[in-house]
Amino acid sequence: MTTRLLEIENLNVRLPAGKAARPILDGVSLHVERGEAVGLVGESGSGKSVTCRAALGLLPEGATATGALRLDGADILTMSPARLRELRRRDVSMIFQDPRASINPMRRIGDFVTEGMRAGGVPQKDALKRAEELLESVGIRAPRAALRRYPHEFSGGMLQRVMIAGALAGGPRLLLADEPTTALDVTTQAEVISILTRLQAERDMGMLFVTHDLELAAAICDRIYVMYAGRIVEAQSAEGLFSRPRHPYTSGLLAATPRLESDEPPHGVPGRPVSLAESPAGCAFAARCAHVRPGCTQEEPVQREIDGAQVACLRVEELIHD
Ligand SMILES: Nc1ncnc2c1ncn2[C@@H]1O[C@H](COP(=O)(O)OP(=O)(O)OP(=O)(O)O)[C@@H](O)[C@H]1O
Repeated sequence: MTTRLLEIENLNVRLPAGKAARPILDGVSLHVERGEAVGLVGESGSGKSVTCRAALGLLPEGATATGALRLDGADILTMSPARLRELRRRDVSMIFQDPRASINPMRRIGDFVTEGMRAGGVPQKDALKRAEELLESVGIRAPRAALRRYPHEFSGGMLQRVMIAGALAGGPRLLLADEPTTALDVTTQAEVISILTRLQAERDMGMLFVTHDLELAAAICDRIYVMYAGRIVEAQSAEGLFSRPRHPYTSGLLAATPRLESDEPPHGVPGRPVSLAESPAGCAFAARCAHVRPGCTQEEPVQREIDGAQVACLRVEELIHD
């Protein structure tokens, strides 16, 4: 049996302490194979970041988790702190939305990119040489001089390239990208996406790409998971999801995406997203769903397979024939 690169199985996360006690994730299962780009899509607060960070062994403060989170078969939730540090240095890397918030402004770029390599025992000279190559691979001009520069000397887009170089330094097998282009302007966004997808393919890395933009996810990912209120509501191939969305929430997200070729304004998903803690009995999406029936507010939908898609909607079979 071959083991999966990343496998999350029935992950439940809750904040147990005092007034803040509440569930955040409920039964999240997903996987990423070697060399595969997988999207995790949903509105704000649906639990995308918490899921993604859990794959690095990072949970919100005080949170407890049940279920399993395995990288190449090794369970991240029960790993020793030393093994977890090694995992973050070598096997799994993460890039975040705002590069300026996740880099120390007082340290030179070279120190940032070489940090993990030096911690892993690579001599300074070799680490700097490698850092120069990494900066070159993300399209930073004059990479040797760039090593001596400080973060404020770079634009947001260039700094995000530096973050990607830093994330690749340990030669990770899995890259976690949490809205890596949301803070950038459209042109820069496209450049950063093309660098990311090129390097992901060249290095045969698995990538979990978190975004609220379903169209972007469909353009760069092989498969997509859609999250709503701390649960996965639909999972299928990017192509299938885009042409045959099965869950009413996914259809709503697609309709919400502005289209260049259309003069019509996007409809959006009506109503406000709820968090898992606020979600009522039955289907968490029921209050916003155009296809809601009385049963939807009583019975919680479980995931079922429909034409190669996993869908958590009680009415999915009927809706296909509507
Ligand atoms: N460190 C934390 N402490 C307490 N609650 C948290 C923490 N991080 C996330 N949460 C809660 O968990 C839920 C899911 O948050 P998460 O950040 O994963 O959503 P998201 O889908 O990534 O949204 P966004 O697109 O806004 O980042 C939210 O209700 C949020 O308030």
